[in-house]
Amino acid sequence: MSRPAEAIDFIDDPTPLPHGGELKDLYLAGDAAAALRKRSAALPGWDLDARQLCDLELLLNGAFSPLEGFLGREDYEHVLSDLRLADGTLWPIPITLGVTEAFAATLGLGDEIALRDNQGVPLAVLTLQSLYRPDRETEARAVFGTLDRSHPGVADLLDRTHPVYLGGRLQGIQPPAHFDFRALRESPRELREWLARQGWRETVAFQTRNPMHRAHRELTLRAAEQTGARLLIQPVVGRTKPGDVDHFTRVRCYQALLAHYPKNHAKLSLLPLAMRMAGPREALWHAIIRKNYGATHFIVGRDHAGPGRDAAGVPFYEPFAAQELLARHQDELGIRIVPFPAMVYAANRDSYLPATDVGSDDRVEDLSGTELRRRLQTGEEIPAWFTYPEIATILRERHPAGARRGFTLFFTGLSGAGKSTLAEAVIARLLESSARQITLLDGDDVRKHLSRGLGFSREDRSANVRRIGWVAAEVTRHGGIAICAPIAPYADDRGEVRRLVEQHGSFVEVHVATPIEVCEARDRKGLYAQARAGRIPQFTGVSDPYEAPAAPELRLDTAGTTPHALADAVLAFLAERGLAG
Ligand SMILES: Nc1ncnc2c1ncn2[C@@H]1O[C@H](COP(=O)(O)OS(=O)(=O)O)[C@@H](OP(=O)(O)O)[C@H]1O
Ligand SMILES: Nc1ncnc2c1ncn2[C@@H]1O[C@H](COP(=O)(O)OP(=O)(O)O)[C@@H](O)[C@H]1O
Repeated sequence: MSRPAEAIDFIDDPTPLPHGGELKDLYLAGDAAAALRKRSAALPGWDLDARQLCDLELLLNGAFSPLEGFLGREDYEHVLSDLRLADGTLWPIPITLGVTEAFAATLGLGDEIALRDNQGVPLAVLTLQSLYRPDRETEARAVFGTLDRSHPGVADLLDRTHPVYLGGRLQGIQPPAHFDFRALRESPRELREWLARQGWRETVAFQTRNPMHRAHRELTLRAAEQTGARLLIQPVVGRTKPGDVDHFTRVRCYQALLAHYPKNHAKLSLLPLAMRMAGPREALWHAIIRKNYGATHFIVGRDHAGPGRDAAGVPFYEPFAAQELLARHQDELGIRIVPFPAMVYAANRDSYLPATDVGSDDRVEDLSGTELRRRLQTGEEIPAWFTYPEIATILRERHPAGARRGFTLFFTGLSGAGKSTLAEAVIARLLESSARQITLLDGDDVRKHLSRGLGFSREDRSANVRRIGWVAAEVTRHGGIAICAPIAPYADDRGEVRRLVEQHGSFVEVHVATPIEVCEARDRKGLYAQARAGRIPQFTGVSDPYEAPAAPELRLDTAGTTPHALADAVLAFLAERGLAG
């Protein structure tokens, strides 16, 4: 190509400038990085949690341009109140580094802090320019619009974020290590270079945290057609909503889906972002990030980055609030927003169309995420109009149905309620008809090995129950059945066990709700008599609390019902859920 043509190409290049005008690259070059690594060993060190690690990676590689570090107080306050940094640049999500009071107490402004991964490897050094104690409720209201802890971003902020924020510039030593899908992990600079090499002048980016099915293919193809752009599928593989399909499985699905696009029209690249599920604010952030990666257009669909509904069944965000917010900022965003209605399947046409184009004669079919999960669990058919067979196979392998699917049956109740007896009866019945692997984690027995040395204080009971939960989650993950029978008196601990297990399979909580008078009358081990006489302190139900489950999958009272009949009830429930034959 001759020189003048090149010059014209350059002037014509529609690739947007990075946000703020310049792509940040906060990594030091070779020798300087090596020197800083050496020096960092003597600096105070902070071990980053999973969210902070994702944020650091995208700060260092420029995906969060124009940021040059974690936000100081002034920027933070502006982001909360007007979606801007202190200098007026649009920026909707606070990128903060929360640390403990104890760690903060060792620091002074101007100090350097080594930021390390979970193996203790130093990745960057932060020069402390701002140390502040945020009001996290104000932050939750501003960013998420709610204090409802059923919003995962709110729960993370209020319950799992440390109280002191450190702000300051970063100097990068090395990127966080990734061992998976390395060929699909481009930095903004690498992706910009790739797009330029391919001659992809216009690129429309698609964000997702879910497996992609036919509706997504139709939507992305239409968006590409409408804009005359090539397609960048850029799924989030950092942290998404708890309970989402893991990213390994999703990436296999995306790879399979790529074969269904016209050749050289779609590119898959992974984004190690920690999502906040902040709806409209998050959509704005996603658009800015995609601009930094060199995309010219960004697809915003229905309920973008929304966490669904609150406990009362009300959506956290209006379905099109994200599109509206982005439209308001379109001019200064520098990346074109491509709003899209939901795509739906019209069976009479055997094709997908935007929900807004559905006519009164159309017979629309839908399969929700919940319904898909149910079908995977039961092994029921997943229709070909919904997804491609390769993708259905990948999902089935990951979420085996029926007898190949792990689950945890968790009995909770007072001492003497009948937990162990019922657990034994259920195990015997399960083994009558299948060769499944079953692990029993009974209260008394666990305390002889896994929880040896623990007593009955609140902390010790918590530790005991969470250890049981940890093992149960592992058993579930491996496709086995864990049957647990501790007292587990605290709702918090049971909730944590549920959270651990549900990452891998079903959790069935059975409240063995035998009244205390009946347990006490049984008093098989003579413990109630001793507790009443004051010889056993902190005895559950007598001198220690039992928080009855509010919404267990099953509640059974053993008084007046035989263990056989109770086991029948449990097995019937498992059969109904597709967990046992
Ligand atoms: N203070 C006190 N409170 C309650 N229970 C007591 C206590 N001291 C000893 N035991 C015996 O320990 C069994 C309960 O242990 P768990 O591990 O199930 O309890 S917990 O879940 O950690 O609360 C429980 O067994 P089960 O009767 O099988 O439930 C009791 O036999
Ligand atoms: N359904 C039931 N009907 C009558 N007695 C029962 C029943 N289930 C358990 N029991 C009796 O109650 C006592 C306590 O049962 P156990 O299973 O050891 O309770 P936990 O494990 O909850 O402490 C035992 O003597 C047991 O035989």
